[in-house]
Amino acid sequence: MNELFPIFLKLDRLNTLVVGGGNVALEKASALLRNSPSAQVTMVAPMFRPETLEFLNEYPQVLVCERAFELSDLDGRDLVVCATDNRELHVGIKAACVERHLLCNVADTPDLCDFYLGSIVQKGDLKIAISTNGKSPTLAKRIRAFLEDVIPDEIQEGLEGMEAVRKTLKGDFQAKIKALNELTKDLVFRK
Ligand SMILES: C[C@@]1(CC(=O)O)C2=NC(=C\c3[nH]c(c(CCC(=O)O)c3CC(=O)O)Cc3[nH]c(c(CC(=O)O)c3CCC(=O)O)/C=C3\N/C(=C\2)[C@@H](CCC(=O)O)[C@]3(C)CC(=O)O)/[C@H]1CCC(=O)O
Ligand SMILES: NC(=O)c1ccc[n+]([C@@H]2O[C@H](COP(=O)([O-])OP(=O)(O)OC[C@H]3O[C@@H](n4cnc5c(N)ncnc54)[C@H](O)[C@@H]3O)[C@@H](O)[C@H]2O)c1
Repeated sequence: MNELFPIFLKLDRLNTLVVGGGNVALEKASALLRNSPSAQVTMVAPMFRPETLEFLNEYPQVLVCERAFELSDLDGRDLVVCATDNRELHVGIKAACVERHLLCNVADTPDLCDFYLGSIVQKGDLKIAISTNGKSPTLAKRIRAFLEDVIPDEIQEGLEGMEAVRKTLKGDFQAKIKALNELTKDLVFRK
């Protein structure tokens, strides 16, 4: 059984630290920023690869610190993602996060993670997060591609229509639920 609890975070209101500036850091920063383009992110590393810096050009709010990690980098953070090539550093940061009650993801290292990044399907306002419980990120990626393919782009029109109807519905809560269930009966799985 997959016991992970999925939530959808408002990263523009949180303060996220990414430790590292190389390939894996780019992967994780891009997962954060493609999903949440206004995410408040700070990245710290003595070396940033050109690809990472080029990607970050699109996100001027991201703070880039070109130096080694310091414990004070954890001050004021809500989330921490470690993505360096130094396992001992990751173990130390994880311990410091535990002391501070900070949630920490150590890229590609399940035993040090408080949370995993998911594989994300996006169609307009619809977002689906996939987890394989860490069993196979590659299979998660395949399932993402499959869902991206089968979910029609028109789903956004359906969502917008439902939002409009939802705002106009009067009556008690149960009556609203009944009306909304009726309206959506054929929306997703048309036969
Ligand atoms: C979903 C996604 C999100 C993201 O990172 O954005 C993600 N990994 C992605 C891709 C990917 N990662 C890896 C490969 C190479 C092939 C392979 O190993 O399969 C590929 C595929 C590729 O790149 O093509 C390597 C890898 N990853 C982990 C380990 C360690 C281990 O398993 O022990 C190793 C071995 C490292 C090594 O060999 O040393 C661990 C984790 N990776 C997770 C998330 C978490 C579990 C998610 C879940 O429950 O499925 C977890 C537990 C922690 C975390 O990192 O958060 C993203 C898909 C994006 C998309 O949709 O395209
Ligand atoms: N690249 C991949 O796709 C991949 C796949 C599997 C495993 N790995 C493993 O993941 C690790 C990272 O790989 P990578 O390709 O991102 O490496 P990389 O060389 O591109 O990046 C390493 C980053 O860690 C930073 N770093 C080192 N010490 C630091 C410190 N004290 N404080 C802050 N940052 C520090 C470096 O400045 C650099 O930005 C490696 O151990 C690698 O073997 C990578």
